[in-house]
Formats: sequence, structure tokens, C-alpha cells
Amino acid sequence: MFSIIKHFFAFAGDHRKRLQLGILYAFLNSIFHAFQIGALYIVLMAIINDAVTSSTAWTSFAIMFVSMVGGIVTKDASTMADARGSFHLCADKRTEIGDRMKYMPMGYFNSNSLGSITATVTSTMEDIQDIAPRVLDKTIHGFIHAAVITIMITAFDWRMGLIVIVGILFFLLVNLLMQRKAEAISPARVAAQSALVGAVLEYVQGIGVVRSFNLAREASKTIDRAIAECEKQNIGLELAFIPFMFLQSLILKLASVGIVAGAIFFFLNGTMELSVTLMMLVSAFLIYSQLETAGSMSALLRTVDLSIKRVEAIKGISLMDEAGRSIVPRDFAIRGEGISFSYDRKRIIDNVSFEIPQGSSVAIVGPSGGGKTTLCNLITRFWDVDEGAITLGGRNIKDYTLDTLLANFSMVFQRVYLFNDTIANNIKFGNPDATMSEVREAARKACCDDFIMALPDGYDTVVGEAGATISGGEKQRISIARAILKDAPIIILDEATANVDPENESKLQAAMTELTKNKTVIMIAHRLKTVRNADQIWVLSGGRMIQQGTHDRLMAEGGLYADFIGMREKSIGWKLGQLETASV
Ligand SMILES: Nc1ncnc2c1ncn2[C@@H]1O[C@H](COP(=O)(O)OP(=O)(O)OP(=O)(O)O)[C@@H](O)[C@H]1O
Repeated sequence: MFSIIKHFFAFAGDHRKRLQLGILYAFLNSIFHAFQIGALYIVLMAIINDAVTSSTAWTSFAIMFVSMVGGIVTKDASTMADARGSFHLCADKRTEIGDRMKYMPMGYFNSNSLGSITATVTSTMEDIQDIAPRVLDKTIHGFIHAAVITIMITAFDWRMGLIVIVGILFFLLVNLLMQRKAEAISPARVAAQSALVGAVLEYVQGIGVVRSFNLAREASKTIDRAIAECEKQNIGLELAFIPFMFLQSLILKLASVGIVAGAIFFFLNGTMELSVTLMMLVSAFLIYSQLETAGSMSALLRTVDLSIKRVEAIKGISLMDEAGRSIVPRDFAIRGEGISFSYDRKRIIDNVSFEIPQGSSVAIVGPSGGGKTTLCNLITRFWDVDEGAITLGGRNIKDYTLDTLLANFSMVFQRVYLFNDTIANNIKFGNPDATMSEVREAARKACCDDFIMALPDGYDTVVGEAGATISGGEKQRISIARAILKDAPIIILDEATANVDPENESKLQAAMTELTKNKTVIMIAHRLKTVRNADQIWVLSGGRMIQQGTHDRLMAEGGLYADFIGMREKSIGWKLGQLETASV
């Protein structure tokens, strides 16, 4: 238990002081509580000695008053310090995790489900924020209270102090066993919580598919199962603790009875004064009151510890650019030498080499699943190559920090993501310092100024969750405006195949022409015209660069590329072989 409390304070970092202040107040609170025993002693002494005067009443009243007011003030101060400390602590940790995520290897996200990551920054952090201060407050408070009272009782009569201590030791033994039990079963509860968050996220993200295929019942079954598992784990946890809590309570009650019996025994054999005996009898059942609460709350300490470990696990992931330096490339030529890459054990890019001179354009084509997107992700270091090296301006991309590397790239994906924010801010994402006139200029170049100005709030229109209130083609043009505003020297772009009606198509082409003007361009190409006009064409199939050159050269060479073009020109369609979809 104490190791968990220590762990929590180490985790709290700079916020430790505020939380420690909470403990100090809890300590003072216990002392104020202990005053009550003193007041009781004064009254009892006066009654026994038949010396009750108004001064006895006033003195005991004053002590009780100070005890009460001091108790309330220190309790509030302790709760406030704990709450403030834990809220600020969690706010900082969440920001820290968000910042770190930008620099984590993509493999981390691949092997950790969205549910698990989301649960960590939401419900797990909530556990730390809400449960931790309550649990720590009650637990620490309970033990400090027990310690202060034990010292007081011992000061009156060491034999009674011994009985109090024996009660506490038995209590601690049961508490230890309960902690062990909690250690064994808490992970399943946390896992069930993550699974529930994951199931809900998946349901919400796939709501379109769920509706269109009328799968509401099927999809909600997964959530129902996750809820049932969560319920089972939570109830299981509570049930598992009941015997321990019962035993803890029983021990403390027996110890209280022991105090009563001891006091009477010592009084009868003449070794304890009546006043002390009476005081022991009255306070016997007050001594352990706080400790009992601490015992029941301490069952949750394990959950807090587990939550901290989950957050630390994310913080412990080494960042991709830890060894990187701020580098301004001498030029924007890109080279790949013998690069290979696997997702898990599956080889996706196999010994690929290339050279992209500054200002030239590359069209990547090939069957679906051939590795086109993966290759682009390697160039921008979303993933790290397993073998070989990629250089930008003659320097290995691993030498750069991610920020200085990615400052050189603008990316336009087919699957556009717009944030739930104004259109202006969505475009500004490419350059947060841009002025409004620069934003509009970029939007004009991306052919989206007209439709934005026609919206009720123009550039201040808030796009719905995931950009739901804007058409697919419009979203794509906004994402191009974003990339134009960034004005990076290298453009990586996945040419749109979807959402393109003829009007949109021409606007999209105009937007792309603006974006790629005078830039180094790497494009996953789908339109024949784009491919033909590229300075070089890469044909990727099964992760291998099977052809590389200009359109004329590749046509003359024959092979997969010529087959693609042949099929396209004969309007056979986009199919290659049985089911593969060629991206040309
Ligand atoms: N994050 C990932 N984890 C594991 N495997 C992946 C991941 N992303 C892609 N793959 C696999 O890697 C292979 C290459 O995928 P990639 O997306 O690079 O192909 P592509 O040529 O761009 O395909 P398409 O034209 O259909 O977009 C595929 O077999 C795919 O299933």
C-alpha cells in the first residue's frame, strides 16, 4: 500500500507539493480530532473529582470548538489541495501524452487498439483524477488519524496503546491480503473498461456502415457484450472485496471491545485511574472510525496504481526522433537505397531504390496492396525502414527531428479529415500563423473560396464532426488549401478517385495544379494524364519496384505498365488479372 502511495507521488512530479500539502492538512485534521479526547478527559476528571465548574465547561467547550472548526477547515483544505493537485496533474499528463503521440512510431498505434489508447487518456486518467485523490485522502487520513490516536492513548497508558497497535496490525494483515487480491483481479477490470471504450468508438465510427447494412442489432451486440463484461468485472471486484472488508471491520470492532475489556480489567486491578478508564470506554469506538474507512477505500489503491502504470507505459514509449536534430536540408532531392519494410512479419516493401531530383514529379502506380501508400509513409517517416536508407537533401531522414523533417512535406490524402472547427482554422492547420487574407488566397487557389463564401458563416462556418456538413469533393479541396497554405517544398498526394463529379473534377485538378507548381511531387496516381506527364513513373507490385522510368520508356519496355495502359486504353477497365485494381 505504501509503495503505491509512493508511486503516485513520484508520478505526480511537480504537482507532488500540492498533494503533500493535502497530507499535511490531513495530519492537522487528525490532531484537531484528537483534541476531542482531551476535552473528554477534562470533563471526566472534573466529574470524578467532583470539581465541575463553569471553567470546566468553558474549557472543554473551547477545546471542542477549536477541534470542530479546525477539523472542518483542515478537511476542506486537504480536499481542495488533493483535488487541485490531481486535476492539474491529469491535465498536464493528458497534454504530455498528446504531445508524445505525435512522435511515437506508427507501429505503436498498429499494435494498440484505438480503444486501449482512448481509454488510457479518458477513463484511466479519470480514475487517477477522481479516484486517486479520494482514495489517497481517506487512506492517508485514516492511517495518520490512527497513528495520532495511538500516540495519545499510549501517552495515557502504554498497555492500552499496545492493544490499539495489535488491532491495527491485524487490520493491516487483512488489508495486505485484500491488496494482493486486488492486484490479481484489477487488470481484468481495466481491460474490460478499455474494451468497452473500444467497442463504443468502433460503433460510432462505423455508424454509416451499420445503418446502411441494417446491422444495428449485430453491432450493438458487441457493445452489449462489452458492457456485460464490464459489469461482471466491476461486480466481481466488489464481491471479492466484501469478505476482506467484513474481516477488517470485525477486527477493528474486536479491538475496540478489547480496549473496553482492557480498560475495565486495569481499573479493577487498580492500575488505571477512573478518569482514564472512562475516557478509554468512551473513545474505544472512535479510535478506529477513520481507519475503517481507509481500509475500504484502500481496495481501490490497486486500480489507481494500475492506471498510473498504463499512463507510464505510454510515456515510456521511445519517441522516433529522440536522436534527431533540427536540420534545414541543403536541397529537396530524395533518395531511397535498398529499402525494405515489413508490417509485423509481412514484407511490404522489398529492396526498393529510387531517386527524386528536386522539383521533379513521380507517379506511383501498381496493383492494389502493392505498397504505394506504405512507400510514401516511409518517405515521410510515419514508419521507419527496416533495411536501407532514405535521404532528404543528402541527410538520412532519421537524422532530422520529426518536426524539421515534416516541415518539408505537405500531404494530401484521399481520406480527408477535417477537425470540428471553423473552415478558416481547418485551413490554418497548414500554417497556424497565417493571416486571414493568406487563408483566403490559399482557398482561392484551391478553388474553394466560392463555396465557402456561400456558406452562412463563410470561413467561420464550423464543420460538423469529421467534416460531415461538407461534400467529399469540397473537403478534398479544403485539404488542398491547407497544403497550399503550408507551402512545403515537397508534396505527397494521393490522387482522388472518389467523390469526383465532372465539375468537382475540374476544380480539383485546378487545385492540384496550383498545389504542385514548382514543387517536388510524389503522387499515387490514378488518372492516365497525370501518369503520362510525370517525370518518372514507379510501378510497384508486391512491394517491389518492378519498373521505373518515363511513360515512353516504360511503354517501349513492355511489361506490367504497358499492360495497364493497354487495358485502360481498350477501356477494359481498371482490373488487372482476377481481382486486383490497378491504380492507373
Ligand atoms: N497499418 C498496417 N498494418 C498492417 N498491414 C498494413 C498496414 N497498412 C497497409 N498494410 C498492408 O500493406 C500492404 C500494402 O498496403 P498499401 O496501402 O501500401 O498498398 P497500396 O498499393 O497503397 O494499395 P491501394 O492502392 O489499395 O491503396 C497491404 O497488404 C496492406 O494490407
